[in-house]
Amino acid sequence: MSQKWNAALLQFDVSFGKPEENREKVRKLVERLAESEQQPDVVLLPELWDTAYDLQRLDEIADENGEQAKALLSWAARKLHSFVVGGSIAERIGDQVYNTTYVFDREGQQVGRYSKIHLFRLMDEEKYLSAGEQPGIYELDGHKVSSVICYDIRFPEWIRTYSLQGANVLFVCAQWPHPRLNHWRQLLIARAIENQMFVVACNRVGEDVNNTFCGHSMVINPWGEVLAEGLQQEEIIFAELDLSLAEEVRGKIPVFADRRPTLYKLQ
Ligand SMILES: O=C(O)CCC(=O)C(=O)O
Repeated sequence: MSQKWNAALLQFDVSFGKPEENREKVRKLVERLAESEQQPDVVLLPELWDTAYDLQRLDEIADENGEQAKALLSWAARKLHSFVVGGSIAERIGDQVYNTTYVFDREGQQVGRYSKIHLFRLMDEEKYLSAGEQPGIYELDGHKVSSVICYDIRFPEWIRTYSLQGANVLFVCAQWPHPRLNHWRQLLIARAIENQMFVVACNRVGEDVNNTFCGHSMVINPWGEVLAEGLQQEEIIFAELDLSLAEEVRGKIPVFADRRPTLYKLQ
């Protein structure tokens, strides 16, 4: 089991309500990555990279059972021989639409699925989307890793359940807008420090009628150090994760052993 992973974060602008155009963009980015000298072990995309926040047209444009996205992400995993944590897409199941992440192994087999559990009222998500109920925890290369979506990072108690189950990496996909870049950065760094885990977070850039998105995708180690950070432009951000560091940091400051859960009345 490899202890070192190269992560590649695809930070790009998502066209509003144009899933076919966005899928084509992802296809081209993956081809570019395959031709580059970089050999990623894991690739991450932003939130709702197929439809963007065109929530009012989801009836028309949401991906039926996520089939189109799954085919593309599985192809990407095989092409790059890399794990793919596929950002998220608008997935229709029956008459419900979810904001959903799919995860693929290096052979292109789906190994996980997570639907955003905290819907973001500031962008009307609760009017158009259904919330997930299950955690996003996966086994990749023998490592336990996890994922959440955007607004979920404001809920430390949810992410704590992941680190308590042994996850040492948290993938975050987002469409995080200004003026809250400061929140994005600080929340991600805090989640890494308090859970002593890697945080690998991919945001989009560009704008829609209501928002300008911040970019600043980030990779943070379990000590809270920023290993890589994007600007507010389209780019692929690379970072190397030495996965043994989580155990080392947990050994230095025994936060998990020192918890007093019987005193934490969360209800
Ligand atoms: O929490 C925030 O400030 C942004 C969240 C968000 O944009 C989202 O969940 O899509």
